[in-house]
Amino acid sequence: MEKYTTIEIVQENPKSSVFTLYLNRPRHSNALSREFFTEFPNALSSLDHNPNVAVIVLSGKGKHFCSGIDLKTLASISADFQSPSDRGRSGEKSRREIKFMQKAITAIEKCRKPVIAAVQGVCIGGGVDIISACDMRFCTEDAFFSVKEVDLAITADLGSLQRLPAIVGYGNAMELALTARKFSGSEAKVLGLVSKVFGSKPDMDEGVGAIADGIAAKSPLAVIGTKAVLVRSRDMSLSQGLDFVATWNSSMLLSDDLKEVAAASLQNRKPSFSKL
Ligand SMILES: CC/C=C\C=C\CC(=O)SCCNC(=O)CCNC(=O)[C@H](O)C(C)(C)COP(=O)(O)OP(=O)(O)OC[C@H]1O[C@@H](n2cnc3c(N)ncnc32)[C@H](O)[C@@H]1OP(=O)(O)O
Repeated sequence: MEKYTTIEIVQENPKSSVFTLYLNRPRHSNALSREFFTEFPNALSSLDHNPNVAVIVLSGKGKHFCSGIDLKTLASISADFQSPSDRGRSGEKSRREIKFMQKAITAIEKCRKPVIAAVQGVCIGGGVDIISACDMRFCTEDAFFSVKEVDLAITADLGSLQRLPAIVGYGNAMELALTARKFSGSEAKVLGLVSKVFGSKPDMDEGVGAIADGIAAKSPLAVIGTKAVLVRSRDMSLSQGLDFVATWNSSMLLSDDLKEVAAASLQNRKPSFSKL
């Protein structure tokens, strides 16, 4: 397993194809430093290419899931952007930096395998950007959330404003982003941001692990197809989405997984699929 400074990949159970990707700067409340934006997409890419991995759980080490952008990183980026001589070049450099950070978050959607966020404690700013790009979200009772950027005089630019409306609805996304107010795990459930609120972190780890194991036992082709079609369809018209899934399934329906499901059903056993 590769070594990272801001994250850690753990296979909690050697028999399971569920891997956990931890945000791993607990002494800094898992704030997102510049290194994170290089390491995170690299880690996701290595998990995506690893045939032993079926599902990824994204979790935070320590008390909090993620306290957003590291404030020291933010200060240094903002200082770097100030070019005394040429405001055009300085603006172009800022744009490149923002695109670089966006790419790291979008890597979650680009990963073929499902990424499930498990949130405890704080999830604010860049933390919301991250979970908005995840495929499913869960949290503990003590979790709280904030689309915090406006309070730092920033227009959120790493994906929350683009992804949240499809998750919580346009009106709720607008209200949360304009007020930056804190909201609880139970409100996140009512809004549809999370699928379930667990009483404690151990309960969440167990519950999310069971959900992830359930997905990992299914046909990997059907799972990656479902993610690819749902993610792409979000940004397409209905007819484009239907065309996309027809093209997708015109090759994927030829897989051995269909035959295995039929055989398993006739033999009254659980199906078993080969890795991707
Ligand atoms: C180009 C722009 C791209 C992206 C922009 C994204 C915008 C955002 O992400 S907005 C959100 C920014 N984050 C914050 O404003 C969080 C500030 N921190 C807090 O509010 C609190 O620390 C807390 C996260 C609520 C946690 O509180 P608590 O449980 O009481 O712990 P603390 O003692 O406060 O924190 C422990 C330790 O972590 C350090 N820390 C926390 N957050 C950050 C951070 N974002 N950046 C850097 N460091 C952080 C905190 O300073 C403490 O460190 P000590 O050394 O122990 O002081």
